[in-house]
Amino acid sequence: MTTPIRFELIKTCRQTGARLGMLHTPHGSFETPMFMPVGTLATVKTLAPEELKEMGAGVILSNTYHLWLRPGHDIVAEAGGLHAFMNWDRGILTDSGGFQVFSLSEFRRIEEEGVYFRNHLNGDKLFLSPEKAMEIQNALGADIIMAFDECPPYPATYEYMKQSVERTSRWAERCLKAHRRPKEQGLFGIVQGGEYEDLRRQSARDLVSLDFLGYAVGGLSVGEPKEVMNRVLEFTTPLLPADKPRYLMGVGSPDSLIDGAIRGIDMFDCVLPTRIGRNGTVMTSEGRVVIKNAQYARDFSPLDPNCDCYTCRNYTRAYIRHLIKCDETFGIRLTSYHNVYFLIKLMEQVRQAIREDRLADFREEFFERYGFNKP
Ligand SMILES: CNc1nc2cc3nc[nH]c(=O)c3cc2[nH]1
Ligand SMILES: [Zn+2]
Repeated sequence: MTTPIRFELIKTCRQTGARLGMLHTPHGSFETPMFMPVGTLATVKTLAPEELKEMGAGVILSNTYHLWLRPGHDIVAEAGGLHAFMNWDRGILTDSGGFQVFSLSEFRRIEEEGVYFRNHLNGDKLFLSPEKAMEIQNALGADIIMAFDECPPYPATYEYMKQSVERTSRWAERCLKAHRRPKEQGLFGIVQGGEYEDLRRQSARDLVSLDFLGYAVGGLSVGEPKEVMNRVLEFTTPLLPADKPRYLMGVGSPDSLIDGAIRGIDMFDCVLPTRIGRNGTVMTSEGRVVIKNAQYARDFSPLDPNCDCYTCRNYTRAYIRHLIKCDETFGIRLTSYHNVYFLIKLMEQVRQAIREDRLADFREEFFERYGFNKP
């Protein structure tokens, strides 16, 4: 059967084991490791598709739960699917909704058949299941869709995690059965198990036996310390097939992207760049800059002296600080543009370091300059 998603392993970094790959999708082929900007409601907030393209964005995310509520997956389907609806002709990945249910809705009840919860906008009773999550994602038409899973809170007891992993594996099988467009949309499984190595092994074994087109490491970036995330990755990614893409959900900050790539991750997504951009915080090659700080009032240098993005080539810290202080929309466009550009370019540097077998050296240099090594 023709598969809509194919991962091509190009080379492995001799210094770290990180992978350089190519992700082939129905909407183009994109190098990995890659950062995927998040466009929850079918827009990467404040940025136009042309701007995302000029930065080099390949795959962007949208959220099943949010689009189900607004405008409704039926309207997106009538528009011809997400690509047509949002005028984006490269790759799209949709999350399955489980995480949003757990992170947005207090009242929820998890049963074998699915999750009962409240609409976070109006309190209406809602129900999501593996079958419903597949129906919505098949209607939205993303190139990569995610199995419906439970992302347990951190920390969770071993007992809770074990029964959650077993139910997520049963739900994964139901997703495979309910998937109506396997030739056009690649379905990825999501490995759970928290920080428990034997449960991660059990989850990976269950999902790999179901032969998904790609595998996500879920249940992370939920408040656990970075050391826990790194340890979980160290014993989880080797359990996943080397010829399939590995996706670390909800990550992340520059250090986590580099450390995740070193541990064998190919795909990342995070709201960080646009979320912190909206409150005037930017990531630069010399660490974070909170542009509202008075020290930038007369600083006529660019946000990042080592960045060649549209924002850094044309505007100063003083001007952007002024816009953010005055709540001028153009201000958050400039900070969001730079932050997304920064992470996309960071992954370009990571890929180049893998080509040159020096990702550990690059990590050292980047951490030093960004200030991650400061005690
Ligand atoms: C921002 N952190 C974060 N975003 C996530 C999304 C997820 N979706 C499905 N399943 C997950 O386990 C999962 C974990 C996540 N962590
Ligand atoms: Zn810039």
